[in-house]
Amino acid sequence: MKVSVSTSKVNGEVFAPPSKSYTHRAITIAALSDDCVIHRPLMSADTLASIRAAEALGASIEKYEDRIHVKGVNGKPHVPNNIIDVANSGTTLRFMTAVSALTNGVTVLTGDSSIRNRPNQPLLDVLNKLGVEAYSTRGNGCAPIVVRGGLKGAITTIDGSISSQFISALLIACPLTTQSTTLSIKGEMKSRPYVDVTMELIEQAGAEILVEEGNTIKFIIPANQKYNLKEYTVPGDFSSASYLLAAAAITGSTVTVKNLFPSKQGDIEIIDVLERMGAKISWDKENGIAQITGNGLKATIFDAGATPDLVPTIAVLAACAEGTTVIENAEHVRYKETDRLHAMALELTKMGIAVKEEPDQLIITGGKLRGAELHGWHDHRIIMALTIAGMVAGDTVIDTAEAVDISFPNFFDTMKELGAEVELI
Ligand SMILES: O=C(O)C1=C[C@@H](OP(=O)(O)O)[C@@H](O)[C@H](O)C1
Ligand SMILES: C=C(OP(=O)(O)O)C(=O)O
Repeated sequence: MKVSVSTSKVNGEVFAPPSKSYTHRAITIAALSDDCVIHRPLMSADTLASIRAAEALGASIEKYEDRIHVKGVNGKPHVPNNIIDVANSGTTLRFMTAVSALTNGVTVLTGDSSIRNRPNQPLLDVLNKLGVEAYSTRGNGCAPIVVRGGLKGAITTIDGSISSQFISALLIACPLTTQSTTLSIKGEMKSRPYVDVTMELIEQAGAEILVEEGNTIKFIIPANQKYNLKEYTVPGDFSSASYLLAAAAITGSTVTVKNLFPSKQGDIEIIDVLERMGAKISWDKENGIAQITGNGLKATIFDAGATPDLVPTIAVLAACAEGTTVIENAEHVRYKETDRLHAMALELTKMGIAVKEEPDQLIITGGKLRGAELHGWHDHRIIMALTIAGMVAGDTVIDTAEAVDISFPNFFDTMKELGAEVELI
């Protein structure tokens, strides 16, 4: 499916969709608990992959309009009857690889062609040190992955520079083993806020993990714990909201986004970045309402270490800003659904913008965006970011537009509701 975008402005009030990251964690931890109701979960292609995987590992899940009811396995996941297909969801692959290490049999996990090219070796290496036999069938660290359960605790180390999801996955599984675990992080820990989100849900479910900060971050995970998540309400998603707010910022419009309460999501940083770049933005934290008016943007320096998912949004803001923006510390952004540094560099170049791609940076000089035929790379964040760029450029067509289902299924309807001229063709 393609989306055609014409020059347009946005105006009005919309709700941010529920958080994808919180929803994945709520599903996974509820599946390891006894009985839990999750209110306002995100129902998207990626979170449905987590629901299917949780069911394959023994949970039973009933879906209602605004909630799901999870009857979990009480710490003892079952050996699946079939392979687990995580489709496009990296979070599901990493989390369920660790959860399947708690079974007493063999699990095979795989997914679509993007998932089968994303790295997992650091997670597999640690699982092997924790008594599990875990390997990639092709020996390249990518799915298909085979896991023979038997997770035990130990003192071990993991590289933090590729994906925080390896760490989150281990933090979720290790409290349920019979020996304690100490996990030290080697190198810079990228995407740290996502680990804080994981810790928040683990604590809400009644388990305990101690963190030692310092030159080396250490997680100390006591053994023989239980999860008991009973009820959980998913907050709004700041990564998804970033496209709505940025659309107003680059088109000189005013938009109000509701359901944006404070939480541990790193992508809350979008509020500060927009302000720094010159947008007029206010955030009423108590009522969860952000309001923005676009006002001419200026370049900035953006460190993507903690917030990789904001990179496509910031790249478009940079393309519309006066001056040269540097997006730095962003190598891990190459290991997503697609290599997002390369994808954004190529597509913005097609729109007439000067972009320099470095191994861990994008250097973008703002200019006049022109309409073009763009590739969406089957990547929800690339498509949403290019859609808002198209609203400035006009005459823009983006392919693989159906991929917005991954995290924001009603993205185009929401944009239309705000007055954006977008048509699916
Ligand atoms: O744990 C999570 O929910 C996520 C962690 C981040 O990935 P990395 O830790 O691989 O950077 C982020 O990019 C992804 O969209 C969601
Ligand atoms: C990278 C993402 O998700 P995942 O790693 O779960 O595929 C994302 O949503 O941008």
